[in-house]
Amino acid sequence: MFIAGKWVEKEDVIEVFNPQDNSLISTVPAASEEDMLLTIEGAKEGAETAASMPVHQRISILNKAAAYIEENQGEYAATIALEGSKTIREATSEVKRCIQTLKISAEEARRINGETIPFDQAEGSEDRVGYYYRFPIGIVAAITPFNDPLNLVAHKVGPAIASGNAIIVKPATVTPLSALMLAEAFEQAGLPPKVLSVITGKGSVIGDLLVTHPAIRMVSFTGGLETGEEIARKAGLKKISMELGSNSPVIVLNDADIDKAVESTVSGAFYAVGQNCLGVQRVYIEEDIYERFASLFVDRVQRYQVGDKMLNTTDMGPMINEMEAIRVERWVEEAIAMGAKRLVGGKRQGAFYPPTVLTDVSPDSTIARQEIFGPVVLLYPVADFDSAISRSNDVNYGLQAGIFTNDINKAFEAIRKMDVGGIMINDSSDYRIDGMPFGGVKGSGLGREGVKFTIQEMTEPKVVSFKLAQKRSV
Ligand SMILES: NC(=O)c1ccc[n+]([C@@H]2O[C@H](COP(=O)([O-])OP(=O)(O)OC[C@H]3O[C@@H](n4cnc5c(N)ncnc54)[C@H](O)[C@@H]3O)[C@@H](O)[C@H]2O)c1
Ligand SMILES: O=C[C@H](O)CS(=O)(=O)O
Repeated sequence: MFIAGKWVEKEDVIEVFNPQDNSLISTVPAASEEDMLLTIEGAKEGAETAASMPVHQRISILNKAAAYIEENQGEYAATIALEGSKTIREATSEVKRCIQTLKISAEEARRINGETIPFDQAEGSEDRVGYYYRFPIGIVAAITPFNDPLNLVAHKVGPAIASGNAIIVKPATVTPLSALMLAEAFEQAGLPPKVLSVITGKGSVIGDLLVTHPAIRMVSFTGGLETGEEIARKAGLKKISMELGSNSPVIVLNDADIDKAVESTVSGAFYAVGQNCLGVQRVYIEEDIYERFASLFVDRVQRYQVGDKMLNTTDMGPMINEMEAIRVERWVEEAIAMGAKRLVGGKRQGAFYPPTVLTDVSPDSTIARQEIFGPVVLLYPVADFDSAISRSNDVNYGLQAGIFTNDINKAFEAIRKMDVGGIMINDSSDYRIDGMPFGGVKGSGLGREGVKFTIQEMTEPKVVSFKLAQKRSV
């Protein structure tokens, strides 16, 4: 782990396994509370250093880190694929997204502006001039999930450095290697010591100290709803950013381009083995095209290549571990016991769970109400547009949604009525670029990421007023 400006090894380690065959890839230190205290003390110095870095230096470091990753993108992609459950193709895409995230962070570093304030809008303040500017909050605690182990860390580290903050990253216990490689890129780029720390360990062991320490001014969390709620309760009076779970719906109306709708929703459902916060979980299809859609959908899923995640021809590899695959298997079996039909699927093999399509799923089943975060999608025929919208909204999540239609009025009605943080017209919910505002409502989180928006969260306005010796004449 990279803490307080040094690479630290420890006897007490956490083993990092390849989910595909349970082979040991590497070990990382299991940080103790003492290590966390040392890291936070170092970050105090790092915060002073970060805040005093001129913007041109921040820009240079961010671009150099992006360039380093670009030069070594094969290794970065292989690490994501090996420690996680993405295919090498998906991992390569994530590396390219990370490079973009850092380059956008460099661009946004020069746009952290304030404004002059016309104090004389208030009687009695005719003798004042001034402005407000945005200042860095100090130390950010970043806690990140397993499924995008590089780019979602970059989405916190890039904006933190761009805005002059120090940041302590606690990556997912099962996929820490990519975050450590991000620290390597910043070390190579010349980031001063103690601005960035990556501390490896179990969230349940070192997480509480990190989120509750008074020196931590913001907790930037990406992960599951339950963990997010626990952290929010413990964090106390400090900024929190919560990028949480989802249960994303897609609506397909009878005027849609059905072939595009099938291709997009299949990809959206099974990308990253469905371990994707934007993954398509529910598809509501107007009744008169339902049979045709379901038939084309099943056919496309049956052509999905499941296998060795390191092969370029593979569409889908294993889940992150066998426990998660067993959970998904249990939820599917419960839905079937409650009357659901399995149109496509099969038996679990270790951490491999086949792409599965269910219909007639009871809305009261776990798999319909909770976040699947696995390779399962539910198809529902609906009588009309209104019921599609009301059923789409009827869960405790609201990250992103999709709707396929050529009716502009229905598109705008969906934009108004769907209770989400993002809606994609003629695309599935699984769409994001790194510069757009990103986040959700209800159980999907608090606040927005997306570089410029993260910078806003990681800075505060400070008002400056000059009281003049005499009233201004103009
Ligand atoms: N909205 C988004 O942008 C987004 C993006 C990716 C993933 N996610 C969500 O993340 C979840 C999957 O990721 P996961 O399984 O890694 O999530 P998780 O909640 O299990 O873990 C997330 C992080 O929290 C840490 N953690 C766990 N308990 C903790 C505690 N008590 N204190 C401090 N830290 C603790 C973990 O070690 C990990 O680093 C899904 O719900 C998915 O929707 C959301
Ligand atoms: O898992 C959720 C991710 O934030 C989606 S993306 O990889 O950033 O598009």
